[in-house]
Amino acid sequence: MSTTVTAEQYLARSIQLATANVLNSGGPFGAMIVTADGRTFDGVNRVTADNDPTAHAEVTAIRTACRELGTFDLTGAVLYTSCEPCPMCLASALWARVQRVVFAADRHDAASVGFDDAVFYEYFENQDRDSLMPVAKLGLDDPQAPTPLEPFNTWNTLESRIDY
Ligand SMILES: Nc1nc2[nH]cnc2c(=O)[nH]1
Repeated sequence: MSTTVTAEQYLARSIQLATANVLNSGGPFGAMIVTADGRTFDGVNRVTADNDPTAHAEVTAIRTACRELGTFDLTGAVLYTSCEPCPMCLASALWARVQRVVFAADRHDAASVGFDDAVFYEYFENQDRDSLMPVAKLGLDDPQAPTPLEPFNTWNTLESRIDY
């Protein structure tokens, strides 16, 4: 007889992963990818442990799922996470074509222990974002310089390209 694992149980496991990770030199975040056919892949935050600012729990879970499944496309999968995904993790889930995201604590809970998740959300909502990190489009005046469209044109004419 097969037993159905509920969303709440996946979320509870993500929280347990997060707590255990703190006791294993990681940040207080845990996540799981659950595929449409019920395969599960855990992820925990390893930012300081691995000197990798992108090693958030959600990204780690997405990377593990993609690597083990041999795909860059997680269509139909659900991302469960102990805390609301930051903008980077949300974008990673979008790129992975995750179907749905379910979280427990939120960005304000993360802020209460010093994490910048809420600040980075504001960055994308704020018209005056330059004070935190300026982002600029720069034209290349040198006539010898390659045109910025060159890579796209090359990509567009490549018959063997894999769209994603
Ligand atoms: N959701 C989430 N927020 C974070 N803020 C800093 N690290 C993390 C993480 O791994 N996950």
